[in-house]
Amino acid sequence: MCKVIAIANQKGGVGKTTTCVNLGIGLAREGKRVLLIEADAQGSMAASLGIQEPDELEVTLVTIMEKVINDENVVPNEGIIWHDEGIAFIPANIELAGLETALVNVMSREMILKQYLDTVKAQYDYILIDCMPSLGMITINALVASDYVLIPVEAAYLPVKGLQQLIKTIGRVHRKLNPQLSIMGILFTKVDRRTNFARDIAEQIRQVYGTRVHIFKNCIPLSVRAAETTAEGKSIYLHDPKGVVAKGYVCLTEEVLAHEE
Ligand SMILES: Nc1ncnc2c1ncn2[C@@H]1O[C@H](COP(=O)(O)OP(=O)(O)OP(=O)(O)O)[C@@H](O)[C@H]1O
Ligand SMILES: [Mg+2]
Repeated sequence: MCKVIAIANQKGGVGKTTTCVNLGIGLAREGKRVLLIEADAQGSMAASLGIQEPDELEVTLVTIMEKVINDENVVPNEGIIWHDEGIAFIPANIELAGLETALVNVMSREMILKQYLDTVKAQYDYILIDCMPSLGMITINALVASDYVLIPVEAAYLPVKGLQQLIKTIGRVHRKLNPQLSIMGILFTKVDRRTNFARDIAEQIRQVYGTRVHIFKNCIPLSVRAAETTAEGKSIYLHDPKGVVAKGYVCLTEEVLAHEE
């Protein structure tokens, strides 16, 4: 059965997009059928997958969501782009910001993305949703459409307050809109292995949440190699196959594959 995973944290720049792309391609390298959805008006996922000017794209997630809102049929494979590392993706661009505002007046506005994903789920083993750095209506749509949330946390500062707000929002979506939803885990990203920040923060999170929130065993190290991939349109597995970040995402992929419901 298809697992839908939202990659979310309202804090910006924590590695959501990098994780979405490299976990997605990691899963595809293990033979899984993977669709990545960009739920972010910045278009950074599209850019990291090789689209030079996301804002010039004519068909994006917005086209699809608007069709769902207007009860029009989405043509099979409409808006889906194939990346040569074996994944399918639906990009987004600046127009998504306009749609977010327009959703206010839409009936069942939290369910639009879910309604679409329910029609394509059968074709994939994993659908990963790259969320934007906010907890607005598009992120709520992503949480309503998902089975799990993966939370990247940058291990360089104390994130507990922001995390509380995110975990509260996930709890509310779980109670009111999507009883299926659970937190798959917190992933530490950009970990500078010369410091103990990751260990200290993990300890803090454990003190607040105990065993209720899983922390992935494997962390993603800080490396300029990860930052370089964004400009290249390919994954870390091709850009720096022997590096620590590629190794980090291979281990994360294994943990996600091993995850039981
Ligand atoms: N492990 C890493 N080491 C060093 N730099 C990284 C690492 N992972 C991501 N980066 C860089 O950090 C920046 C932010 O990463 P990314 O875009 O994945 O974060 P994000 O959470 O999606 O941001 P936003 O909230 O804006 O969507 C990018 O420039 C990216 O290349
Ligand atoms: Mg991003």
